[in-house]
Amino acid sequence: MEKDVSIGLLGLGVVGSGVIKIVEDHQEELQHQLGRGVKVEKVLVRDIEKARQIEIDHRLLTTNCEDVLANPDIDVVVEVMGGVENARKYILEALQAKKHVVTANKDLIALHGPELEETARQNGCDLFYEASVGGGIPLLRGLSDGLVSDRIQQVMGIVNGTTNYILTKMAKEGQSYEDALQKAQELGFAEADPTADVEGLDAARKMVILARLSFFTNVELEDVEVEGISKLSLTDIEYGKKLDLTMKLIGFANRHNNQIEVSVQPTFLSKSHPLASVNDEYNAVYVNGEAVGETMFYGPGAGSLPTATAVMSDVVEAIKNMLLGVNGKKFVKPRFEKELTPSDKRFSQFYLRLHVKDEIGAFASISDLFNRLDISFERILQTPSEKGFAEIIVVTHKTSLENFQNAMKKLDELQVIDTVESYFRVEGDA
Ligand SMILES: NC(=O)C1=CN([C@@H]2O[C@H](COP(=O)(O)OP(=O)(O)OC[C@H]3O[C@@H](n4cnc5c(N)ncnc54)[C@H](OP(=O)(O)O)[C@@H]3O)[C@@H](O)[C@H]2O)C=CC1
Ligand SMILES: N[C@@H](CC=O)C(=O)O
Repeated sequence: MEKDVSIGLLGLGVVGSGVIKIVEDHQEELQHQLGRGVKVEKVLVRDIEKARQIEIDHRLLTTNCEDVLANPDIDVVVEVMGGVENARKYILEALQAKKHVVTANKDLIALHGPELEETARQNGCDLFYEASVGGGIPLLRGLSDGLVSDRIQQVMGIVNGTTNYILTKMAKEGQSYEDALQKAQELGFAEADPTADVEGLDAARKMVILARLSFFTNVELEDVEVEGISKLSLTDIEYGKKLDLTMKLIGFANRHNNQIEVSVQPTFLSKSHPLASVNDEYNAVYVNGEAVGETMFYGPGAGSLPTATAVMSDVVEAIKNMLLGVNGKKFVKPRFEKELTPSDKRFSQFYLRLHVKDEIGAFASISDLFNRLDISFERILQTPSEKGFAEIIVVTHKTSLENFQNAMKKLDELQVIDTVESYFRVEGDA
């Protein structure tokens, strides 16, 4: 009987508890795959006395990181504590001590991925982070193994479970933004500070990771245009329904002739778009490759056991590599200089809601202005005038972002417009 492989955990929250549960409940599967068991040797926490979601032998818990990082029995360190600075320090220490590292920490990988990968390479160690994007969906492995021979042109998807949960509850059950967010926190989907979820930063970090893996370019967080959902109004969601459009927070990573665009923005999808029916905490990511065509990855994007499944898939890969003696070989090697797509080469449809003073005169002025800029309307909604004010909602045909932004500047000069209430990107059928 071979000796069990020992792993050490940094963190025992939502994801860490899931890892413990899978190690306990799926020992037969692990034995079958590896020819030996996996055992948890030590777990770093902040507070040993805290009530836990799982039962655990308290002798495994420690508040001293060296009990994991300098423990000679531990071969694989699993970082599921979150945050950036401590996590970075501990992972560097683990790699320098020749331990393989698995992390679910997208904040850290988006900010310091290249540095950590280089340290892992120099030390002949694996550094895997499947759980950092798409929760339980085997997405990174899909890109880096399954589609490895292809040239990826577009990655577009729902990569944040919390915001998708909130938008689903608002649209389908009329729940308020605040109630839906609170429930997402209770269910363990949201980050410790949910601002990162609702302001789109969590999705932006994931898009950085996806863009690096897909385009072999050193995309940084500051290259991503980010807008979250915290200022969305139910009014737009309701108008969207009338126009057969569904609101989702979408991450885009597009490549045109080696220029790339990476963004995260609330987007109206036509009802027939496959991403429009992805609900609750589920994530789905479209990947369009030159040879493979369109593929879609779908599954639970957050939560204890789904995320822990992705973590454990990395643990198993690191152990298999150990048994074969081939750790430290799998990294993202940048190939292309980064060049961002200018706004005159970025095309989409747009939804625009305006509060106007004089319904009839306003519509004539708006359509005249848009016509002059060569922007035509696909759909128009007008609400009846109330106390001299009305709302006009239009969905444009495809136009460049530059052209649309010009139109927005010029709209401000029209006397008949009271306020530009909102505008969003619109994506039609996939
Ligand atoms: N929740 C989810 O669905 C998903 C989470 N992730 C990522 O996984 C990671 C973990 O998330 P999650 O499990 O939700 O986080 P939690 O907040 O639930 O758990 C964090 C754990 O780490 C411990 N911890 C935090 N900081 C320290 C520190 N400085 N020293 C020692 N222990 C520390 C905490 O200890 P104590 O319990 O004592 O307070 C806690 O056990 C994050 O990077 C997150 O972004 C990725 C995908 C999905
Ligand atoms: N807060 C994140 C958790 C997983 O990455 C999300 O909601 O997607």
